[in-house]
Amino acid sequence: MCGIVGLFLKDRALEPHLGALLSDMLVTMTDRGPDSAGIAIYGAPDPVRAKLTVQSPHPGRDFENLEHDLGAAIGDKVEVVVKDSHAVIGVDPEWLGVARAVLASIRPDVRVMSSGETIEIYKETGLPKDVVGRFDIRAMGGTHGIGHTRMATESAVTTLGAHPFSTGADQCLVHNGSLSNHNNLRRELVREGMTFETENDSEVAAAYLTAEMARGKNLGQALDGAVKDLDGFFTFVVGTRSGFGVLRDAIACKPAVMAETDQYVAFGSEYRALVNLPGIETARIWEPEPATVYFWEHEKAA
Ligand SMILES: NC(=O)CC[C@H](N)C(=O)O
Repeated sequence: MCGIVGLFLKDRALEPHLGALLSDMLVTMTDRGPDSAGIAIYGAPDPVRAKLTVQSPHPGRDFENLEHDLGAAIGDKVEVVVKDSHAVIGVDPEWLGVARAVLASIRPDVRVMSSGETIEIYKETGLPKDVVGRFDIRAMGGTHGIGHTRMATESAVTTLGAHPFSTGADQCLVHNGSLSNHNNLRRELVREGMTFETENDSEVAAAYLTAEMARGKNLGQALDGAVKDLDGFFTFVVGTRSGFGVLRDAIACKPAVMAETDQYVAFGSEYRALVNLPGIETARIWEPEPATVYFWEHEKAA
């Protein structure tokens, strides 16, 4: 099992409601995966701030004075907004890489959930209702977002093993299924310089797409490659700064349903995730075809 939801907004009037809509969709999928839950939200880009979303098992200790300590270490202003076990660190885009390296040395227990201009990822063990509540996801606005509730198959039930996985700036992937060639692929990607946080198969799929996009492919082209290079079962929903993609393997035994209106494109593992979306009664509803790439992009941010 595992439950996936995704929402890509076309109508800006819905943007303030993204977090609430996605939260409700994800909670509907709770019985598909009780182990952990997570949500990626793509917000409005801020031209002067990039952000790292980080997690700590000891948030009180690690986040206290973090703004001061990190700012002093990199010699530039940083902003830290703490949300329960996560914190969003705002930093000048030029200092993002340095801030990440410094963070690893001054707060070794802190883990990076995502980095980029627009993405924030919140994920923890536990049920969707508790995870969306802890991080106040319902109050968040944004342009698109992806959620996942996990029933673990390939790696431990931990915060880092929760989906979405993010292996590149403003990129994320969620997965329902299990890959059969992830160990070989991981070794190849490590040889190319990628690093991994977990033994999870889905993290390998995320890193594969990151590596393909680093070679110059767009998300749609990278997903085309995944059909050929990834073995096993998968329904993937993936996000980039401006894009939203869906891909199922050639057998497509993991469920998926999509809906599109003038206002949004929505994904659910099951139709019940979509029933409360505005205008769903008149939406175009379909089951994504096996081995077929579906891909949308916000022109304004392309
Ligand atoms: N049940 C699933 O679809 C699991 C997804 C993935 N293989 C994981 O272990 O996280």
